[in-house]
Amino acid sequence: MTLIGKIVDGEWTTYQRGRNSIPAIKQFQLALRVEEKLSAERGPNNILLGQNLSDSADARAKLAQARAATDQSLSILLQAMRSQEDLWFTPLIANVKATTLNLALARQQVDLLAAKPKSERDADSVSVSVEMMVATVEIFSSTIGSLSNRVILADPQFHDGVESAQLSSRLRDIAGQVGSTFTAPVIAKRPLTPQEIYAFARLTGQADQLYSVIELELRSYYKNPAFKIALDNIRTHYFGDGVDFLNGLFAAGRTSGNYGLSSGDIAAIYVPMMSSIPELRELIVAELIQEAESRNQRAGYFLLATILLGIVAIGIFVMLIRLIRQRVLRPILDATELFVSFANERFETAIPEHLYNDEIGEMLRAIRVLKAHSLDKIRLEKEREELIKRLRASSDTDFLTGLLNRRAFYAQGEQQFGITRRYQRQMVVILMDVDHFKAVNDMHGHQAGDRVLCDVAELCRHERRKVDLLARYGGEEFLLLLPEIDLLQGIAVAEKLRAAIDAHLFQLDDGVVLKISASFGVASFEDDDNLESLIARADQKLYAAKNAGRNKVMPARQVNEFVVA
Ligand SMILES: Nc1nc2c(ncn2[C@@H]2O[C@H](COP(=O)(O)OP(=O)(O)OP(=O)(O)O)[C@@H](O)[C@H]2O)c(=O)[nH]1
Repeated sequence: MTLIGKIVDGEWTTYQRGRNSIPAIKQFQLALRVEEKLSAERGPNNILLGQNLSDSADARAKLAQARAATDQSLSILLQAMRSQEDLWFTPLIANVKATTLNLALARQQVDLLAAKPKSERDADSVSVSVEMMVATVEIFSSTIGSLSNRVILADPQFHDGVESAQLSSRLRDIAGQVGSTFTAPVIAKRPLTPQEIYAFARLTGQADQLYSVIELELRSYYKNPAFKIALDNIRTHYFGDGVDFLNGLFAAGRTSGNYGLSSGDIAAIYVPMMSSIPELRELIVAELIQEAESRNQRAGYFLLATILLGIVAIGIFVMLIRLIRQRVLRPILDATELFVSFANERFETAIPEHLYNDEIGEMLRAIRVLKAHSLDKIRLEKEREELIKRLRASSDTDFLTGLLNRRAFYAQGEQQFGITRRYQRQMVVILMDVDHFKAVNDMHGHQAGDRVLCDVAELCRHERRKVDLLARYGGEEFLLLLPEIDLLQGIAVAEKLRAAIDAHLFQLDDGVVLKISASFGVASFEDDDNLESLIARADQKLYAAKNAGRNKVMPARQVNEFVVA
């Protein structure tokens, strides 16, 4: 995203540069035209100052034309700068105004001289009028400099073109100044002064230098044949014919001062020889505008293409993110949730279907296998627990009656007994034995005996409370441990059970109905008892009950001489 942003930003900057550089080049062009007009105005000035008052009408008309052209170019430039409404132009507008003011003063000087008869126009005054015009161009040069910088700032690639256009304009001005060197001497028909000789040498030297720099700056433009032609024209018409003409004047100025030509003649011959210079300048500027426009257009296309590509790239990126979310992240999150659910033994969450045969699909298949294994494992664990429970129950239980066996009775009875002793509570033990059971076996078979034992166990179960422990103590012997009751209550329980067995009709498989009885020994907890001693006392009383004739309840202590049955 950042990369796309940077690329679009770069293209936008290039596009903006192009947009800014086109008006900047056009303003620069307007300023160059002003400079050309300012330089060109010196020609008609020189012609007029070389004319007699009587035949100067034509020269005046030409000067008025040149001045109008200068004024028009200045006003077009001012208008262009003002229309920008940009404070950056404020000093430039001020400079144009200063140029205009100076130009007015220079023109005033020319007009003053031109109003005098030719014989009264002294050479110094003519030189001053030429210098004032030259100074006007100098003043204006800062506007050209600023506008050229503006173009280069807008797009540094235009540096060489801008500089060569500026130098061409300067070359035109210098060439004009070389010609103007002869205005005063020609009008006065005198040889050149040492200052004029020096000025001529200096200015022609400058013109040579400027031209070689222009050629260098324009090397990247050589591929355009129009440039080659324009440069050749300058070399032929200006540096060839023009310089030859100047050298002829200079030779006359160094010797006789007899130039054989008026200043008007000189201007008429020399000015066309310079015209190839502004032609080159216009060509350069036109090329700059064309280049800026095509570059701007290209930048616009690039910008558009970059934005479109950026949108496509963002679209692809978003689609990829969504695809990754949908095909990778979402399944991984789902898988994580599934793992958490499985870890908490919640298996109801459905495993999502994955449409693709990829790594995520593999993972979901593995989760499905894991779920099946986990469910199997849990089922096996449950079965195992169930089995353990059943095994424990069977090891604690008498296989025939389902009551506690003797071992289990002691394990649980010790616990119960411990509580009774610790908290000094009450407890009763009833030991019961079926009377003459051997006879049942003997008469009806062992299976019938088993049946009787099961019925007796059921009757005991019926009588006991939840807290009571009931166990098969031996073959036909049953034991009841009754917490929280006293001896009297225990006797009542035993009696109730005795009566129930006595009243019960034992139905055998072969249809025989039996009546049997049982004898009971009852003992209650005493301070120095342990479980064995308590049971032993109940056993003694059972023995006593047997001896007393069976089907009896015999308590360990005398309870108001209570003997039951
Ligand atoms: N059917 C059956 N008989 C058993 C079982 N356990 C012990 N017996 C029998 O129970 C009988 C107990 O007989 P005895 O100890 O002589 O006592 P009794 O016949 O009940 O006589 P008294 O106790 O004196 O009234 C024996 O014949 C044992 O074989 C059993 O699980 N099933």
